[in-house]
Amino acid sequence: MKNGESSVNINKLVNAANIHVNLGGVSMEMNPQKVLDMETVALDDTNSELIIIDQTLLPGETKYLRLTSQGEIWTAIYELQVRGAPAIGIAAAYGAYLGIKNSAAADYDAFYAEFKKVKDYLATSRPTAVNLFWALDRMEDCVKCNREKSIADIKTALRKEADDIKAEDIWVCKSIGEYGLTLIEPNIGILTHCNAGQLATAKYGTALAPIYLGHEKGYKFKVFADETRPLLQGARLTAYELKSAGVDVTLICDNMASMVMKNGWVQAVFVGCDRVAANGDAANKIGTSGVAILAKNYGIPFYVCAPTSTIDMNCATGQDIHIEERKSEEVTEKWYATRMAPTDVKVFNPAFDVTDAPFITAIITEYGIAKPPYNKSLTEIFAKKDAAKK
Ligand SMILES: CSC[C@H]1O[C@H](OP(=O)(O)O)[C@H](O)[C@@H]1O
Repeated sequence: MKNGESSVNINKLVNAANIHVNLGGVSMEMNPQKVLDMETVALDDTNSELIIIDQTLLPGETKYLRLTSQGEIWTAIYELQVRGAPAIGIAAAYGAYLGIKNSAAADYDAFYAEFKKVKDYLATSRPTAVNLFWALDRMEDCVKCNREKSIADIKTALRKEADDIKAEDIWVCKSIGEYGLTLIEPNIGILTHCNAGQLATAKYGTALAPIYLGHEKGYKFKVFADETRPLLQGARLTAYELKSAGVDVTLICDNMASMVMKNGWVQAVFVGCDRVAANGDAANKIGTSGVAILAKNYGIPFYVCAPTSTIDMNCATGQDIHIEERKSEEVTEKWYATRMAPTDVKVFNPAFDVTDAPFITAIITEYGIAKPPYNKSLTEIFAKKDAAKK
């Protein structure tokens, strides 16, 4: 196999047109039908490479990266080459598998110790999205549950666990979409912030799932996508996803959200999340809490779309959520040929903020819709999940 060539069937990953696909030097012209048809994260056919779309280059270039080392996977998560709570969890699960699949450990204890090192390293990549830790814990549980098996069989079980995490995410997102549709009329105006779409998950997204499923039913939503400074996931990813799917999307600057709401163009807000506390406080991309306060002011329902894998019942309130702070260059010079701020200016660059529960109309999960008081309703959601798993 030549350098940069991979056994990955690129056509399986990308059903795209006019997209320059560069797979480690192997470039092809593809035809993008929809971003919805792309795979955000996939293990290649040889079980040795994690294939991701480098989301820092979208929408200008679709480049698939082949990640083999723990360092590459850690960096891909930290640099947001793969991002979005569910997608981060899936990438970490496959990363844990790839990190241990070549272990030469002679016994379980040595294997487990080696696994823990891989898990603990990947867990340092980003602090806020609970899916990273939830997925890694599931992989550790898989090792523990199979301790009586051979090392080879444990490795096989880990590969299957990562596949299951990815496959479940597809069902979870579709279920969130279906519940979300029960809350809205067709053909309404919807505002969203950041990207909680296909590119943040295995498929459909969370906040965009109701939009995609409604679009499939012929609904004519008018979506307003906040650009979402400083990393512009709304402009670069959400507007790109929805436009490629044929959804009516209008890109706005973050400071325009109040005006579109005041004009009566928005009847619902849907956002994703990275960690929801037991009382319903929800951490999501920076700027989300401001959108929620605006929505409350204009009497517009504000919905958080939350897989149960993103709800942390061990976190009592939003005060307990670790908010990631990122490098200042993302604010001062990330997207412009010339720096757009004085050198050495102080910068505060929190990646997320917490929307307090009173500003959240409902939390939409794959097991139903939680309404205030959230400590009670989220507990009921998990009871429903536990019952479904039996
Ligand atoms: C479906 S989770 C999407 C969630 O994750 C994003 O953060 P990041 O792009 O930094 O990983 C953002 O908060 C989205 O709402």
